[in-house]
Amino acid sequence: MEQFYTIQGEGANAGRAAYFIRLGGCDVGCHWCDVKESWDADAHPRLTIESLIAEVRQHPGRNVVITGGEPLMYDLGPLTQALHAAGCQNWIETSGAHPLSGEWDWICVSPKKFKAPLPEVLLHAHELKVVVFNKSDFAWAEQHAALVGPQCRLFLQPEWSKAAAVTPLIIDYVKQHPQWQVSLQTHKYLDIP
Ligand SMILES: C[S@@+](CC[C@H](N)C(=O)[O-])C[C@H]1O[C@@H](n2cnc3c(N)ncnc32)[C@H](O)[C@@H]1O
Ligand SMILES: Nc1nc2[nH]cc(C(=O)O)c2c(=O)[nH]1
Ligand code: SF4
Ligand SMILES: [Mg+2]
Repeated sequence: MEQFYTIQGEGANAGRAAYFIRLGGCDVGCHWCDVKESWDADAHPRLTIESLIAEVRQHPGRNVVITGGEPLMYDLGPLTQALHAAGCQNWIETSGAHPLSGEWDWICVSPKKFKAPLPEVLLHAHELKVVVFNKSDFAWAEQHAALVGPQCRLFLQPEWSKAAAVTPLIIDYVKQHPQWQVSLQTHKYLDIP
């Protein structure tokens, strides 16, 4: 759908320069999704892997975030192999609702009630990032924290339109349950892509 060089705004790698590749197509259907224009894959141009790598090479950073849409709707083997061959670190943002494919250095799983993540993807997660839209999402977060590996880092991120109401709840929750961390969508506060 689009590609851009920016700062990773969220989660464990927030603040680090990264080249984002946003793949079109998603069948999860979160009503609060902040990139609904990504859902229809046919609405976006097709690019070759070679042209994407050439664009990555235009920038000094070698961290690449594959996001979407839901990137695991596709076999990400060929793209991630080519990125590794070009010296990149491959990071993914996924709901985990489709089988894992590709070679990854960092896997962020953000589980969704609208199409639950596969247990196999949760087991491979380096980071679990749960969007909090209302109070019931804390129980949903704990349910999935029980399904990740012991090294997986745990983040609670306010849903953007509800941030004023839910951020104080997240702060209280993290103070009481310090295995969790706060994740903010810092790129939105910085007004960058
Ligand atoms: C747009 S999604 C694309 C990747 C994948 N489909 C997923 O949901 O993980 C990228 C990240 O943004 C988060 N996100 C989407 N809409 C959001 C919103 N309104 N507020 C906060 N986070 C949001 C998702 O949970 C996910 O962690
Ligand atoms: N700067 C920035 N950081 C991000 N982290 C995850 C994003 C996403 O939409 O996947 C995102 C995004 O869209 N922009
Ligand atoms: S899974 Fe990700 S891209 Fe798909 S609707 Fe939900 S937040 Fe948006
Ligand atoms: Mg985003």
